[in-house]
Amino acid sequence: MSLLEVSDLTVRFGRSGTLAVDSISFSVDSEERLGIIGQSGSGKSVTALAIMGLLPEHAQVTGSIRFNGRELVGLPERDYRRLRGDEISMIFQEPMTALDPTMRVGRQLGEVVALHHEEHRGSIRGEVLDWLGKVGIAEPERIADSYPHELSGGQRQRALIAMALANHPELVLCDEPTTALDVLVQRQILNLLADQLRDRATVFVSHDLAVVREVCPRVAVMLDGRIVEEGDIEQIIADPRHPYTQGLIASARIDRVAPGEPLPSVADYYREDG
Ligand SMILES: Nc1ncnc2c1ncn2[C@@H]1O[C@H](COP(=O)(O)OP(=O)(O)OP(=O)(O)O)[C@@H](O)[C@H]1O
Repeated sequence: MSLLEVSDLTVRFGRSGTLAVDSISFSVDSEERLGIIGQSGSGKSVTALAIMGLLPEHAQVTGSIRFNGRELVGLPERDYRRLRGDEISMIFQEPMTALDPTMRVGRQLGEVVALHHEEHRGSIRGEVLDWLGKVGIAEPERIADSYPHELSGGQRQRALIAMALANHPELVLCDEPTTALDVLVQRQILNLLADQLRDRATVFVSHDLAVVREVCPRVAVMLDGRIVEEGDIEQIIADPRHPYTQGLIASARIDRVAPGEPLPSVADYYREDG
C-alpha cells in the first residue's frame, strides 16, 4: 500500500458541474517525490487542494484519496484539521497570502509547532529559531521578530517552508512554490526544497518541467483535468509519448541538458543578470 493513493478522483464545480479534474489516479510512496505538470487550468492546484481538503463547498469531489489507508474524500473538517500541518502540509505559491500579516513570523511558526505538539511549549522560541536556521535564514532572531511585510519574498517563502515542515509531516504538497519569486531566489528556494524534501513524500505542482525536474524523479503530466502521461522524469524527457508532453519539452529545451547541469531557463537568466 502506498502512502497516498488517488483513484478516479474527479472534481466538478458549481451547479453546471464544470469538470476541473477528470478521473485521475496516481500514488505516492513514503519518501517518494511526484511532480505534476501542466498548463494553467489543467487541474493541478485543484488536485492538491482536494488532497488537502481545502476545496470550496461548491466543489463536488468523487473517487478516492487514501492517505495511510484512510479515506480522505468525505472526511469531516474536524478530522482534516488534525491531519493538516501535522501529517500533510502544503507550501503555496504566494507566501504573503499564506502568512498572517498582523503576526510576527516567529509567533506564527511557534503556533504551528505548539498546535500539534504541546510538549514543545516550553522551548518554542528555540524550536522556531532552529527551524528558521534550517531553512537558510541568516538572522533567525531578527526575522522571528519581524512581520511578514518586513521580509523579502524569498525570506517569506523560507518561513513558510519552515512552517510546512516543522511538524515533520509525512506528505508535503507544493503548489508552484517558486513561481512568484525572481529567478535567483527561485534557484535558492529550489535548492532548499530539493534538500529538505529529499526523504519526504511530496506532490510538487508546477507548470515548469525544469523546476519539477530539480525536485522530483517521477512526473505526471496533466492536460484538461486528465493525466496524459506519467513516469520517470528523465525517461519522459528523453522519449515523451503524448503530443502535449512533446510540445512542453520542445518549448523548454530541457532535453538538451544533462541531469544535474544548470537548466537552460535558469542559466539564461544568470547570463542576462551578468
Ligand atoms: N473555486 C473554484 N470554483 C470554480 N472553478 C474553479 C475553482 N478553482 C478552480 N476552478 C477551475 O478548475 C480548473 C482547474 O484549475 P486549477 O487551478 O487546478 O488549474 P491549474 O492547473 O492549477 O492552473 P494554475 O497553474 O493556473 O493554477 C480551471 O478551469 C479553474 O477555472
